[in-house]
Amino acid sequence: MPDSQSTSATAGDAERTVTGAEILLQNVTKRYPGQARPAVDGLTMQIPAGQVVMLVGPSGCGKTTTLKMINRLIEPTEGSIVLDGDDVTRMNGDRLRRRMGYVIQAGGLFPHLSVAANIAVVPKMLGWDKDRIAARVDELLELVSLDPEVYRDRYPKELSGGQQQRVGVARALAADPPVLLMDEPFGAVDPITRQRLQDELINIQAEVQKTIVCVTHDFDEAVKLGDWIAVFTEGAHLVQYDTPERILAEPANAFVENFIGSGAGLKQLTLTRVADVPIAEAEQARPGEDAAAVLARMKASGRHHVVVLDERDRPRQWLSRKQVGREGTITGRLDPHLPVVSDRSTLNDALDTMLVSSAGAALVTGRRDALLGVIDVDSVMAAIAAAREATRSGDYSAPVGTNTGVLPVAATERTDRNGDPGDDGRDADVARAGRLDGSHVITPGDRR
Ligand SMILES: Nc1ncnc2c1ncn2[C@@H]1O[C@H](COP(=O)(O)OP(=O)(O)OP(=O)(O)O)[C@@H](O)[C@H]1O
Repeated sequence: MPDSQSTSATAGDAERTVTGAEILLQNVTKRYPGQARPAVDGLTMQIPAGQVVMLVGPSGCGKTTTLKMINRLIEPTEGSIVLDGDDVTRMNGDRLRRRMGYVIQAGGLFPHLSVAANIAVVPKMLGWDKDRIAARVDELLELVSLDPEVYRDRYPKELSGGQQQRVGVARALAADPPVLLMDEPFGAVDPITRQRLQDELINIQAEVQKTIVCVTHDFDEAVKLGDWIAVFTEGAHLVQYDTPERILAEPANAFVENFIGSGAGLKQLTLTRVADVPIAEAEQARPGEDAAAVLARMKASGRHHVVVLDERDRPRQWLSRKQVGREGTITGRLDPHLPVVSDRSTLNDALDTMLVSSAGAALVTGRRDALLGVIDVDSVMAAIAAAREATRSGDYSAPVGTNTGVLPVAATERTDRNGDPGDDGRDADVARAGRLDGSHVITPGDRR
C-alpha cells in the first residue's frame, strides 16, 4: 500500500475575490397561456453573491421556468428580478445575457463552429479584438482542463459528451459574467464523467467565485455542489431553502424527507471533501531521472512508492520500489488507470476511487490537476467518523425565500417555535424562516 507518513499537509483555499452578483427574485409569477395554475407562483428568493444555489423538486414544479426568468429567456408575468441592484426586467435582454452565462445539457454547442469559435461567441459580440479573444479562449480551455493546443480547432462532434460540456462551461464564462445559470448541466453524461465534471465545476468555482444557479433532478448532485439548496413543490413553492447539511439533518416536512430519499446518512459523505482530510506527502520523480537514484531516495525517505510528475506537476505514474528497480530510467509513460481524486472530490467519490483501484489509497490533485499528495482509506474513514460526530450548530445566516408575495420582514413570527416551517406545509410560507433586513438576512438561528 502506498505510503502515508506525514499528515501535515492539508489542501486549503487561498483567499479569493467574489466576482458574483446577488440576485433577488421579488414576488415573481409566471403564468403560461392556457394553464390553470401559474408555473411559478409569487416567488421571492435571495441568491447570495458568489455562492451556488441548487434548484430541486419534482418534474414540472417550475425549476426551469424560474431559471429562465432570471436571464429573461422567459418573461415573468409579474414581479421583478434584481441583479446587484439593477432591475433585470427593465434591462435590454442581450445586455443582460452578457452578464449571465448560460449552460445547458450537452453544452448546447454550435455544431458548425470550432471549439474556439464557440467560446468566442460572446466576446465577438462585445467587439473584443482578435488577440484578446484568442488569449481568453486558451485561458478558458486551461480552466476547464482541456489542452488548448489539442482542442481549440476541433469541432463539437469530435468531442466526447464530457468534453462538450466543458466547452459549454468555458463558453458561458467567456465574457467573465458575474452569474452562471445552469440547467441540468450534467444530465447527459455517464456517471463517472458526471462525477469528474462536478469536481471540476467545484474547482472552477473556487477560482472564479461566480453566483451560480443550477437546476438538477439529482439530489445527490445538489448536495455535492450547492452552498444552498432550494426545494420546490408545484408552482415553484419553496418548501425548504437551506444548506445541504441542514436539509439532510432536518428536512422541513414529509415532502422533503421523501425527496431526499433513503440513505440520508450516506449522503452526508457527500458533504465532506478530500480537502478536509489530512493528506500525506508523496515521494516524487520526473521522467528521464535515473531509476537507481530515485530508488536510493525512496529508501532514504522510507517511502515505498513514488509519483512521477510531468512538467506541470500532474501525476503520470505511481511506482513501487520493485517497479522502479526494474527500470534503468524513469519513463513517465502515462498510466491511464491511476487512482486520482481532486481535492474537491467528496469522500464518497474518493472511497469509490480507492476501492476500484484496490491500492487502498489515491493521489490527490488540486488546481490544474497538480499533485498535492496521497490519501488512504484509514484517513478517509477517520474523517467520516469525525463528520458524523460533529454536532451541527444552528447559528448561521441563510438567504431567504418565500411565496407569500411580500418581503418577509417579520417572518420568524410565522413559524413554529423551533424556527422550522410547520409539517403540514401551510405555515411554510417562509422557507427556512429567514427574515430579510435590507440585504442582510437573519434566520432563526441568529436569534439570541
Ligand atoms: N412554454 C410552456 N407553455 C405552457 N406550459 C409550460 C411551458 N413551459 C413549461 N410549462 C409548464 O409549466 C410548469 C413548470 O415547468 P418547468 O419546465 O419550469 O418545470 P421543471 O421543474 O423545470 O420541470 P422538469 O424537471 O421536468 O424540467 C409545468 O407544468 C410545465 O408543463
